[in-house]
Order: sequence, then structure tokens, then C-alpha cells
Amino acid sequence: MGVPEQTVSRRGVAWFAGVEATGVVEVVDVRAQPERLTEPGWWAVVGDFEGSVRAWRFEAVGPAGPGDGRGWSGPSPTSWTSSLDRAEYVAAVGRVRDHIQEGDVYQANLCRVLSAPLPGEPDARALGALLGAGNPAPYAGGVQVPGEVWVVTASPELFLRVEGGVVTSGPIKGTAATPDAMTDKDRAENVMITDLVRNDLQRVCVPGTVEVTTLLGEERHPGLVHLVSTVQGVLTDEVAAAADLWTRLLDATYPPGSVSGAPKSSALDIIAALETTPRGPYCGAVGWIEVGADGSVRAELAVGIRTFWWADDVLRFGTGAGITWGSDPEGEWAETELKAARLVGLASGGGAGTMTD
Ligand SMILES: C=C(O[C@@H]1C=C(C(=O)O)C=C[C@H]1O)C(=O)O
Repeated sequence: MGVPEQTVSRRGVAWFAGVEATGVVEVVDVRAQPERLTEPGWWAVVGDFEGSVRAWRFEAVGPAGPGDGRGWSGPSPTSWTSSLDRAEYVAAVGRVRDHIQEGDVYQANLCRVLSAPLPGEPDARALGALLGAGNPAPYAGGVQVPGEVWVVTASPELFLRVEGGVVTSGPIKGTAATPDAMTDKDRAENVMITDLVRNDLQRVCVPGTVEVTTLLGEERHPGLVHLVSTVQGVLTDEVAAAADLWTRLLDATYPPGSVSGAPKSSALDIIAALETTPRGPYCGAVGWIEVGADGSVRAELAVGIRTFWWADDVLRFGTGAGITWGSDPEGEWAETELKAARLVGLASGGGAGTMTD
């Protein structure tokens, strides 16, 4: 990995937002030991969609170089398989629409996980460099601690930023290949989730301070366009000063609304019933938390979409779409293909796409 052996710390690397960190000092379960994240330090964070959120404290933190993608040797483009194939995904979209008709939910984000065999722990930083060159993303980064975590993200979506006592979230809903292909259905999807995120943030913010500062902003990302809203609020003094700040923030907001659905609890039940494999870090949280010497907290956690993770000799990547009553099942399948094609192509050595049906 090009990481120097540390004497007191374990081997590991994390990179986010122009920072590269090496040498792992400790790992904590964020929800069970939130007070550990009030001590000064820089932490890399990875949360599974299913609920477990861990943070690794790093010893040495400095500016990140561009990295070198030449060390990456990915799976063959034809070796990927999907947890739900085209027919199964289309049928599951129909089931979500049945639930919408029944009044159980008005949106659910339905996902599938692509996997490909990749024996031997690969070099996460090398994949990060490759994606950085071929698919730049605002929340790009990654964490590799051998035997503990291996995640590389090209996420375009902000889950939580905390800075100066203000919490910000940037829910994305609405995906199209070009701006003119964005429909009323995409706008409706976004508004539903923006409202949900407002409600989530309200639980930890001073009443009246939660605002939608951008509604339905259009953002271009490599190969696609998204609708992005921004919601922010002022943390209550009690929450901002709490030793269990991170438990409170996560209890209010986790898992992210955009990759769950609305109402969130019903959407989570439907997802658990229809999806056939855990999402893991996909649709969870990936990013960093920095606690200053004065105890001040800065953090930026992305929604773990457009994200690769590796374990047990298998490389994985998730892709999904928000389903509403207005969904066309084949169109939603196509949207999941669009979200995966470029990144999976890059990780497969610039190969021919996802080839999952
Ligand atoms: C689930 C994914 O994306 C989510 C769904 C989106 C949508 O339906 O438009 C957009 C961004 C994400 O919140 C994914 O990229 O895999």
C-alpha cells in the first residue's frame, strides 16, 4: 500500500477532502462509544446501511497526493453478477408500487448489489486514484485497514456536514443522463425526500432554524445529472455540547433518507423484505470527523453511494433508484445501470460496462 510501518499504530490509510491519513491508533463503535469522538483527533468513518457505524482514529494526517492508479488490478468486466437480475428488479419495483397503492409508503429506494471475485486484498488507494482521474466526485475518498475495512467511494451526495454548530445535508433525488431528460417525477421524488430530511434534522436543531437553502439544484456529474437540495439547521446547544453528539445525530438521521424512502420506517421494512443481500457500507455513511484541540467538531459524511467495498475475496458495488407511484419499472432498471456503468467500467480496467442482465 505504500504506507510506512508504524511502531505503535496499525497499518491503514484513509483519504478524503484533500487529506490523507496513515497509521490507525484505534477503532470505535460510534453509536456505542460516542464520547470517544469528543477527544481531539482525525477519524475516518464507515457506517453500514444496516446500522453499525465505526470510526478509525489515524495517527498521521497530511495533504493527499493524487495517488497512482497503476497499482489497481480489477476484476474482468464480464465477471460481475447482480443480487437482483433485471426481471427480479422490475418485479420488485412492482411490489413497491403495490405498497404505495396500499398507503404503506410513498417512496422507497430499491437497490441491488453487484459482485465480482477478486482474490487477495487489493490496493484501495490505487482504485481511489483511478476513480479520482476517471470520475471525480465531491465526496470522493476511501478507507483501508487490513482485515477491518475496505471502502472506496465516488459519492456525489452529502449526508451530514457539521461545522460551527450547523448541520447540513444534501439529499439527491432525480437522476437522468441529460438535463432535458429530468421529469416531474424526478422533482416530486426530490421534494418528498427533502421534506423527510427537514424532519430528521429538526430533531437535533433549534426550532425554526431548519431551512431548505437550495431546492432542486441541478448538478452535473460524470455521465449523469442529479437534482440536489440542501437542508441545514443550527444544532441545539444541548446537542452540540453533548458527549453523545454522534449517537444523537445518527439516531435522528440514520440511515440517510434519500436511500431509504418515506416514511422512513415503512420504507426500511419494505427494503428488508425485497432486497436479497445486505447493503453494507453502500447507502451507509463514509467520511471523516475532526475534533480540534478546543473540542470543536468538523465532519463531512457522504451517503455511501457510487461506492466499492471489498471483503472475503469479493469486490462489491451497489446501485439503486427511488421508486414512486410514477415509476416505470424498466426505466428504474435503466437508471441503476446508468449509475453503475461508468464506475464499474473504471474498476474493471475500463471495460465494457456492468453486464448484469
Ligand atoms: C441509490 C442510489 O442513488 C440514490 C438514488 C437517487 C435517485 O433515485 O435519483 C439519487 C441519488 C441517491 O440518493 C445509487 O446511486 O445507487
